[in-house]
Amino acid sequence: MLQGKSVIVTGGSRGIGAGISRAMAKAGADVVVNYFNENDAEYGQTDGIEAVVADIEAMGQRAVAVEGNVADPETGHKLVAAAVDAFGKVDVLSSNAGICPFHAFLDMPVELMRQVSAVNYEGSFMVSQAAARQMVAQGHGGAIIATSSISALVGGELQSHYTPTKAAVHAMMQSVAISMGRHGIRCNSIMPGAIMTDLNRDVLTGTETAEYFQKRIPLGRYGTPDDIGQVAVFLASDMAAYVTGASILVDGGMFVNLQ
Ligand SMILES: NC(=O)C1=CN([C@@H]2O[C@H](COP(=O)(O)OP(=O)(O)OC[C@H]3O[C@@H](n4cnc5c(N)ncnc54)[C@H](OP(=O)(O)O)[C@@H]3O)[C@@H](O)[C@H]2O)C=CC1
Ligand SMILES: C[C@H](O)[C@@H]1OC(=O)[C@H](O)[C@@H]1O
Repeated sequence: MLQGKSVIVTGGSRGIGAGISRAMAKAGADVVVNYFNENDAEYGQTDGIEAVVADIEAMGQRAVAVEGNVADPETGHKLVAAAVDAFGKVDVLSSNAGICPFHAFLDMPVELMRQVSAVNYEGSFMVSQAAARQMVAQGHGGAIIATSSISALVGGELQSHYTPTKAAVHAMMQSVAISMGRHGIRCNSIMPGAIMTDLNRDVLTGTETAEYFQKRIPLGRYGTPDDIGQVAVFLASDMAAYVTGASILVDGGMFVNLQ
């Protein structure tokens, strides 16, 4: 579905981004995989930038690892330059990198709130802008897929700094879809539910939240990074040729299951 496509994935070294990177490669794309810290030792060999690159190359596709903090305005340009240098173009951006350091509202440090906004919203904005500029210059359209969240639609007691950034990413895709439509660039967001990754492994394992989530998910399981990767491939592909400004909940039915 993506044979010959050039894809950039931010936060592609672990979790959902690793799932998106692998799914894109499996669909035939070459991938620039962005990461921020050398975390391989911390997270083991199942994920981490080296494992993701190796898996992509084992599928017969090209992979380029690019370190960079998406909150740094230069990173978006670095990622685009790496894709153009290695693959000659940018066809797809998966703006996925994000953090969710759970914290109570009343004693939350301003610095933490600002860090989460800088990474999750501003970072997504700047990388999307850099990729869109390249796509417009290329003149043959493209696709931008932002990883928003079920948390764009609902709250979390320890996420007053986080949920607004997920809503912002969703709203940004709606607006960018309007201005980029004339260039044939489609912009959509994915809203994952509870996906077992490093970001929330502690929350989703052996806690009251874990028990509650398990009861609330009609499909009876947490999502996997590949569950998100498959939807990202769809939105990147010509199967979604008439889909822009949209968002897709990928949550096992969690959002609608109030009672
Ligand atoms: N897990 C879940 O249940 C859900 C997650 N999401 C969203 O999915 C996205 C990915 O989350 P998830 O896979 O769970 O998280 P993980 O913590 O498992 O992975 C985060 C990834 O983002 C990278 N990253 C973190 N900060 C930065 C930064 N400043 N610049 C560049 N890359 C960075 C990490 O790189 P490195 O390995 O180098 O640290 C890593 O590759 C986020 O946007 C999150 O909000 C949405 C809904 C549900
Ligand atoms: C971090 C959360 O557990 C995860 O990420 C989100 O965006 C949702 O809040 C999920 O539950």
